[in-house]
Amino acid sequence: MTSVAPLTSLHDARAAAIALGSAAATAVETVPIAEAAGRIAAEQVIVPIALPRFDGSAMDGYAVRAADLAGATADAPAVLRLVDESRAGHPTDAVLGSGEAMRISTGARVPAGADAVVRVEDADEADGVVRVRVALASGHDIRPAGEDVQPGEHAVAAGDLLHPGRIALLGGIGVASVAVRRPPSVTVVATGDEVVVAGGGALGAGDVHDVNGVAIPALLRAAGAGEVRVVRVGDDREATIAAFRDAGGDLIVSCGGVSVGRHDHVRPALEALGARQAVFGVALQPGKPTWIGTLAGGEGGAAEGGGGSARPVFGLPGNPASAFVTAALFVAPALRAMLGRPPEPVRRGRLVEDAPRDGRRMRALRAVVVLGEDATLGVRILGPQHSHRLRPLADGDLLAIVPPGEGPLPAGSLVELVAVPGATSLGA
Ligand SMILES: Nc1nc2c(c(=O)[nH]1)N[C@H]1C(S)=C(S)[C@@H](COP(=O)(O)OP(=O)(O)OC[C@H]3O[C@@H](n4cnc5c(N)ncnc54)[C@H](O)[C@@H]3O)O[C@H]1N2
Ligand code: MOO
Repeated sequence: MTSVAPLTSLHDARAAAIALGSAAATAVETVPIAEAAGRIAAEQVIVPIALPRFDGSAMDGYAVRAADLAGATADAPAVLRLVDESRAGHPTDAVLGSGEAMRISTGARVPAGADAVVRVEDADEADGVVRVRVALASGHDIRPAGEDVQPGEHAVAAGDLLHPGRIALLGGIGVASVAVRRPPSVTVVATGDEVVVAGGGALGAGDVHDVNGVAIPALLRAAGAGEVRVVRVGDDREATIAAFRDAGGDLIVSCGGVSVGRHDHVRPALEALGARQAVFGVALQPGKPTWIGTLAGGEGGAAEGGGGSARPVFGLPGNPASAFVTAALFVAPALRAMLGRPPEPVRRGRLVEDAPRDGRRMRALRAVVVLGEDATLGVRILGPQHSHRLRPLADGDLLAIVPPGEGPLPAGSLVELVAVPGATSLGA
């Protein structure tokens, strides 16, 4: 960068990305609960009914009065008269009297008058008589009504990921459909004359296989993007302008061509199209020449009216590690915001080895969680980490944020950790 403009801090650049994402939140749509897994709830859902709905049996056996079993043992069983049956889905209106037992199945409503359930294994039934070999406390093997959830509690909050466990709760409380955010669609513009798609023929002398055009869509999908279209464009001003002008979707991400070289056309192209710049240049390694802003157009956007809404644009540096890291640090939080999700919570880990530092820029280092001393979880930085290297991307699954300073940051220091979407250490 020849620009003398001061670099934006990582914190401020992330805040700008999140603000642009929030302003471009996607529309709310309603989907059947059976299709809602993996979507993001757009509205809070309140629990309408108590669960369990009724006092029910936790076991197959006999509904009884606990007082009738006082002192019962295998040698001196309590002898009860068998009356009626309560089956799951077929409750009885009969009231259990003193000295009586009623067959009951798991999930069946406990009849009035009963206050415990004896498991079949603890009783013998013959000729209309049930002999119970155990004494039980009142409430034994009964699931009380309302012990799980109560009306008025929240089931899910706006912004919650509808993972299978939340689908379970929504199913149980009888929710048929749920309001979710439409996943943002993305156009990825991958630049560079030298970039050749794998399978697209032999590489020329100075060519490289396309990394960003496959890795960035993968990362963005894992971060919640919907349809991701990839457009490849050579180092040509007019072609770059056309690629941005024609880019559909709610969000645009370019990779490469954003620096200060004679063949870097991303910023001039965005300028020619009237894009608004929020950030150019971040005090970050890798990722210094990152451009963040907005471009009018597209079919989606905040009001979902299309045509003219300001869509977030991220001009990521072309070096594969730089594109990857900046996608995780800036684009993923913007996507979260577009989906109405709160920012990821700040998490920290303790370095198990010294970490390299930069004198002036924050570093975002590819790292893994490892077992440290005393079997506590620690963070190990993978090295060496130049911006063209793919090995640390392949072996790492989170980013460790290391502030600038002289000399290495010593082992034992706490560092902020940022999840890499799709990798498992810190979850999504
Ligand atoms: N004079 C200066 N030169 C550079 C500066 C600077 O400040 N002054 N910054 C450097 C930094 S830091 C970075 S990062 C890069 C970013 O440059 P660009 O975003 O313009 O990226 P390109 O020049 O297009 O490509 C850089 C590098 O990445 C490879 N690349 C690009 N796209 C792909 C792809 N899809 N798959 C695989 N590899 C790709 C490309 O071949 C280059 O090797 O600028 C520095 N220069
Ligand atoms: O900032 Mo660049 O992203 O170092 O390689």
